[in-house]
Amino acid sequence: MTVLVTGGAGYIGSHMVWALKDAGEAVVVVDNLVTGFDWALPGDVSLVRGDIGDMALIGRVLKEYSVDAVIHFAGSVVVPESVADPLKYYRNNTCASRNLIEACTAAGVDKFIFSSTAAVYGDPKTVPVGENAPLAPLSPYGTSKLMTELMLRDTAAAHPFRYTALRYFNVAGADPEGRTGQSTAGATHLIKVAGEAALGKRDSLSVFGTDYDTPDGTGVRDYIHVSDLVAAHKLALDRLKDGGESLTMNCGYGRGFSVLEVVDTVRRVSGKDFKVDMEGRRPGDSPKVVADPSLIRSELGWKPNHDDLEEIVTHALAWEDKLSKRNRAE
Ligand SMILES: NC(=O)c1ccc[n+]([C@@H]2O[C@H](COP(=O)([O-])OP(=O)(O)OC[C@H]3O[C@@H](n4cnc5c(N)ncnc54)[C@H](O)[C@@H]3O)[C@@H](O)[C@H]2O)c1
Ligand SMILES: O=c1ccn([C@@H]2O[C@H](COP(=O)(O)OP(=O)(O)O[C@H]3O[C@H](CO)[C@@H](O)[C@H](O)[C@H]3O)[C@@H](O)[C@H]2O)c(=O)[nH]1
Repeated sequence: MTVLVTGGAGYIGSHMVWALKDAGEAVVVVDNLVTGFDWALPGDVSLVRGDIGDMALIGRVLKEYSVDAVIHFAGSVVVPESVADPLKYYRNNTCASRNLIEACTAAGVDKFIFSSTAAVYGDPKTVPVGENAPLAPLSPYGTSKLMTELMLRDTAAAHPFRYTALRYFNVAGADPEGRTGQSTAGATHLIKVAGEAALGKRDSLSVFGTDYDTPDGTGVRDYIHVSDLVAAHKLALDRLKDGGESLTMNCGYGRGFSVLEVVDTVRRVSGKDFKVDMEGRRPGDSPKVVADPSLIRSELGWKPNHDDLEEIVTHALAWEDKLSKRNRAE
């Protein structure tokens, strides 16, 4: 029995593939390599290059590889881009996921894990935010993911199909063994951008918004190490295999850092100063989002091993350095 990882050549997906291989699971990846890289995968993993919205292709892959469960990472991920180009997000996140889910029900694949997001909460009234908080995304990205959550809910009610939706908070860091990391070209994620600035790959970093109602006026996020996130998926997969019912859970640590705290940490860990420009707010951004992780801890017994901003930044910088050497060698 094989696990299909969609978007497995991307940042988070490639960490998942390495972790599944470490656990001895058979894996097949479907990725169109729009933002992912085939070299991020272990050499012995099958990569099918194609689109998750292509039902005929997915149907063939599910059958050919005897797929038993799907972990669905493929999608478009940049909040401000979704504000500028909403239909791209409804096509690539909502419509493509719809087709993938239908291909699964048609093939009788009944276990599905979905990459949802804290962006479904928008600007939560209470922080830390629990799963029952009102869902009010501030961006088409968040809405595109919420719509997929709703499709999963309705599909599970109508078909023999069980899912786990994990609402990730801000994923950062890299594989502690240095096998993969965030390699996204033109990335917009704060820790990635700050790492690039520290290594001189960009001239400066912009701080988007300094007048939020937060301790230092900049946006606050719950940064979670990618290895802890991937471990939660493995627990969720095992739970579904044991017959667990459908669940939607936050995946974050329960504490937040401001943009300026992240910038200070990157400067301290790297020992490098870089230019920081104070700018206006970025469209679609929430002031403060921090997880209440009680449910995932009790349901999955999830215990983070890397809840330390310095460690997250250390691993992100180590990968950034490796990436520079790789790009120079090419
Ligand atoms: N990075 C975060 O902080 C974060 C937070 C919450 C949720 N997520 C979700 O996690 C998932 C993975 O994000 P990531 O940061 O690894 O992004 P990423 O861009 O590195 O990975 C996405 C992967 O999906 C592939 N892909 C995109 N559209 C596809 C399609 N239609 N068919 C086949 N392959 C396709 C890309 O080539 C890439 O390899 C996304 O669904 C994202 O919304 C990420
Ligand atoms: O160059 C930058 C980049 C970001 N920020 C700020 O840093 C914070 C975090 O931004 P970013 O790293 O871009 O992440 P988010 O916009 O919070 O979104 C991420 O986290 C979400 C979950 O919370 C995921 O769903 C998204 O896919 C992922 O991009 C926000 O306050 C941004 O305004 C800056 O000030 N300067």
